[in-house]
Amino acid sequence: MALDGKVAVVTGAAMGIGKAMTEILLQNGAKVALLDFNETAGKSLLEALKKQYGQEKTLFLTCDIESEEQTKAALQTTRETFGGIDIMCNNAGILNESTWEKTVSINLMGVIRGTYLALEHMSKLNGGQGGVIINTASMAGLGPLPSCPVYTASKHGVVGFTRAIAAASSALGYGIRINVLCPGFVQTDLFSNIPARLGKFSLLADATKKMAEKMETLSVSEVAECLLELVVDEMKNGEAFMVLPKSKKYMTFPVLL
Ligand SMILES: NC(=O)c1ccc[n+]([C@@H]2O[C@H](COP(=O)([O-])OP(=O)(O)OC[C@H]3O[C@@H](n4cnc5c(N)ncnc54)[C@H](O)[C@@H]3O)[C@@H](O)[C@H]2O)c1
Ligand SMILES: CCCCC[C@H](O)/C=C/C=C\C=C\C=C\[C@@H](O)[C@@H](O)CCCC(=O)O
Repeated sequence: MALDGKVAVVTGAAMGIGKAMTEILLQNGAKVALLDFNETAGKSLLEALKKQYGQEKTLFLTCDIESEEQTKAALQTTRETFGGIDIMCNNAGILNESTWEKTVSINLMGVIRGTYLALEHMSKLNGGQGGVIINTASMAGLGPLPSCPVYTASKHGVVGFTRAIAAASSALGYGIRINVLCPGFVQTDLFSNIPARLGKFSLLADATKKMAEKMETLSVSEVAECLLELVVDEMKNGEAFMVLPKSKKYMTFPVLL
């Protein structure tokens, strides 16, 4: 997929990985709607991006992806402003084992919501043009992180959901490729104040930090480059793309039948 003139939506776009995703999509010619519930950070980033890429390439919409109404409205506004949606990046997520229901609500239910609402706009069965959806999971979506079992569950859910809906899209002819990004540790706000985020598992913070030192941390730009690979490669559907500082790997999964 060439990105010139394409329209992308990025959730959790105001900071971290989502901000880097937004920037690489703009650098490659796409228009981008930034969705985030942090209005201050979002509006500040929007002003900077408008200066760098022009007034017509970006849009910021305050949106909590836990809200069906807000997410639905944000996608509708994006379509009305830019003429359609070609790329949906369901990236917003949190890490907090104390507020575990919210972790599931945002990380898994928010990704499902963003995927289903994007399908309504993009599916060829609905008169759409097709396109690509990229969901952000984590390496914790491929293997357990003992210090954050609910975060692990939410990310395993994102991997499983993405692989299943990608197969459904192919079988039903949606014309939409759907893939999942599984980064290792990335230097962002989410990966700070770790003990406070682990709740009853905070005693495992040191073990996790040691794991992160061993695995080394990624920059947000490295993750964004892998997002771009999944967006532009028309052959990629149903892929789980594991990204580490020194290796990138398309995961294979056991065939059960
Ligand atoms: N940082 C890491 O080590 C790492 C590794 C692998 C995967 N991830 C995943 O990458 C994604 C982005 O994380 P990050 O590290 O950039 O975190 P971050 O905290 O730096 O940025 C997350 C962004 O999402 C927004 N957000 C959170 N909840 C939201 C909601 N309900 N509605 C709208 N916006 C919301 C925040 O305001 C923030 O701008 C998350 O899904 C995270 O689980 C992070
Ligand atoms: C507390 C920080 C959480 C950061 C979350 C973010 O999504 C980053 C995740 C990065 C790496 C996850 C690694 C998961 C590894 C598992 O596959 C497994 O190998 C861990 C085994 C742990 C152990 O028993 O030593």
